[in-house]
Amino acid sequence: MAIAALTDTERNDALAMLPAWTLREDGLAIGRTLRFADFGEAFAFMTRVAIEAEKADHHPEWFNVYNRVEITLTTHDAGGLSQRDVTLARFIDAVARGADA
Ligand SMILES: C[C@H](O)[C@H](O)[C@H]1CNC2=NC(N)=NC(=O)C2=N1
Repeated sequence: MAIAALTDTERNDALAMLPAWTLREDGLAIGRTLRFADFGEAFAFMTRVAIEAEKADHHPEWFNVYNRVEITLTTHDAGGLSQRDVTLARFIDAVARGADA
């Protein structure tokens, strides 16, 4: 399904609302690393995000080791960042609440 990539202005405005996220050097993805109390907390978080990702048909790239979850958001169908990444990032921020690594 085709979806438009954000313009530079849209991307910068979105990032201003997502201070926990880092723009990847190529500008095509954003990332955030989270650290939880233990694996159970990390996996509970991942489960909540997975359910939301399925609902939205928009899925994170992520890597988990024990209590750490590294997340990359990009839209393959847009070849870069789209509004779907911004929406998922905001959901993740709400679920993660201060679990920054
Ligand atoms: C067929 C299916 O709708 C697409 O492949 C969806 C699934 N999840 C997706 N997730 C992400 N991150 N980017 C996409 O472009 C994407 N496309």
